[in-house]
Amino acid sequence: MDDFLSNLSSAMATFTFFYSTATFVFIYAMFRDHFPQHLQDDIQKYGRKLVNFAYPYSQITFDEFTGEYMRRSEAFTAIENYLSDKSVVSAKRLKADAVKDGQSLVLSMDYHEEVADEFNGIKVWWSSNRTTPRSFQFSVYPAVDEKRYYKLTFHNRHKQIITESYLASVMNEGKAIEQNNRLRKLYTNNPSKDWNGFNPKWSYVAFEHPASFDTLAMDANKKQEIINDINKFKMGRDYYQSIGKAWKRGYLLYGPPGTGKSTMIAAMANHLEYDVYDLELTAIKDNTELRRLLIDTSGKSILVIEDIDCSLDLMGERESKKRKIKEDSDMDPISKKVKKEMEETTDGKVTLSGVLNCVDGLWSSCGGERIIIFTTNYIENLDPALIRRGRMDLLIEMPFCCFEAFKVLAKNYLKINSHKLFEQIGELLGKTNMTPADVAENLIPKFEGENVELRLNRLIEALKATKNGGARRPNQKRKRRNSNLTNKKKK
Ligand SMILES: Nc1ncnc2c1ncn2[C@@H]1O[C@H](COP(=O)(O)OP(=O)(O)OP(=O)(O)O)[C@@H](O)[C@H]1O
Ligand SMILES: [Mg+2]
Repeated sequence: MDDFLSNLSSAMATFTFFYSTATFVFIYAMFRDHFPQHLQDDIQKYGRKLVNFAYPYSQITFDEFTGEYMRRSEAFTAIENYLSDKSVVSAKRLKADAVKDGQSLVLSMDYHEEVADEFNGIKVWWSSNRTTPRSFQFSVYPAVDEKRYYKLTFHNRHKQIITESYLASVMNEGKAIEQNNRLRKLYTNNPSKDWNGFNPKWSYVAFEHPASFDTLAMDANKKQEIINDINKFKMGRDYYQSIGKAWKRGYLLYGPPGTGKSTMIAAMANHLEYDVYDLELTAIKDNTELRRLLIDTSGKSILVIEDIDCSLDLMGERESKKRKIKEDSDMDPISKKVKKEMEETTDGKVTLSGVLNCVDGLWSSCGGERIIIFTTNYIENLDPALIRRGRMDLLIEMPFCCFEAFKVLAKNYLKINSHKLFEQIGELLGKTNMTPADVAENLIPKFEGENVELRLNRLIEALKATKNGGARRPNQKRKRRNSNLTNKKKK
C-alpha cells in the first residue's frame, strides 16, 4: 500500500511539473508575441530586480583552460593552491595530487564541494565544479569535453571589494604557495614532427644543478654587477610597467669553451628560482613552430639558446639580405610579393633576428618575468646589429681563469683560502690562458686521499705546459653539443 501511495504521489509530482512547465512556456510565448517591446524590456528589468532581491548574490566562474590556445589558466592554478589549505579544514571530500615529482602531496577539495572564506569580515563561498561529457566515451584518457572550473559566490553589495581587492590577494597568495610547492624544471623541446595531443612540445627533468653564485669562479666585482642586475630585474615589475616595457631581459654570454657559461645560467636560475627552457633550434623548422613553442612557456623562466653560432645561420645574414634586394629589384611587383610571402611562411628558416622578433612580440603581450640567454664561443661571428643594446640588454664575457676566479675554485675544491703556492699560481695565471674548467680538473683528487699540495703542484705543471703551448686551443671549431644544463633523463 505504501509503495502504491508513494508511486502515486511521484506520478502526480511529475505530472504537476510538466503541466507547470508547459503553462510557463505557453505564457512566455504569448508575452513575447503580443506585448510591445518597451513593455517587455520593463517587465524583464523589474523581473531581474525581483530575482536580485530574492537572491542577492553574484557569481564569478574561473575555467581551467582559456584562450585561443586553451592554455591552463594561471588564475585557476592560483585559486587551486589558495584553496588547498582551506579545503583541508572545511571540505568533507578531498582530492590528493603529488607535487615536487611525488615528493609531497597537495590536498584540494573534490568536485561539487564548497568551502567558505572570509576577507575583511566579508563572507564568500568557493565551489569546485566539473561538467562531464555529454556522450559516454570509453577511453583511458580524460574526456576531451570535460571542463573544470571554480565558482566564487558573494553578496552583491561586496562586488567592488571582491573584484578589486579580494581576487588580487587570492592570486598573490595562490602564486606564492605554488612557488613553494613546485619542483623547478629544466625543459627541452621535442622535435616538431613528434608534437601531438599526447606528446608535448617540451619534455622536462627536475632542475637540480648545484651551481650558485658563491661557487661561480669569476672576478668578484663583475659577479656582483650581474647579481645586482638580475635582482633589479626580479624586483622590477612596477618599474617595467611604469615605463611601458615588457618585463623581460636578454643576456649574451660569450667566451671560450669551459669558462662557465652554462654554470652561470644554472647559478642565475637557482638564484632567481626560475625554470629553464633549453631551446634546441635545430629541432624547429620555421618561425611558426618557434612561436608555438614560445607560447607554451611560462613566466618566471629562463629561455636558453646555447651555442647560437652552431644553431643558426648567422654568418652574412646582412650580406644575403643585400643580395636579395638586388635580385628583387629585377622582379615585377606581383612576383616580389609572392616571393616575400613564401620566404616568411614556408621557407621561414629560423634566424637570430627571427627569434628576437618573436620573443619581443610575444613576451610584450603575454606575461612577464622572463629572461632570455644566448651563449656563444664566437661573438665576433654575430651581426653587431643583433647584439646592440635594446636587443641584448647585457653582454657578459666569461674569460679565462684569473687569480680571483682560481681562489673561488680553490675554496670549492680544496676548502682553502690561502697557501704558499698561491703566489706562483697567480703569476702563472697572469701569463696563461687556462679555462676555469681546466683549472678545476687539476684540483680534483686523482686518487683517494691525494693532498692539497700535490693537487696545486699538478696545476702548476699544467699551467707551465699551457704557457709553453701545450694546452688545447680554445678556439677550435665544434658542433653544438648537448647542453651542460641537462642532468637527468627526460620525462
Ligand atoms: N667560472 C666557473 N666557475 C665554476 N666552475 C666552472 C667555471 N667554468 C667552468 N667551470 C667548471 O667546468 C665545467 C664546464 O663549464 P661550463 O659547462 O659551464 O662551460 P661553458 O662555458 O658552458 O662551456 P661550453 O662553451 O663548452 O658550453 C663546469 O661543470 C664547472 O664545473
Ligand atoms: Mg655550455
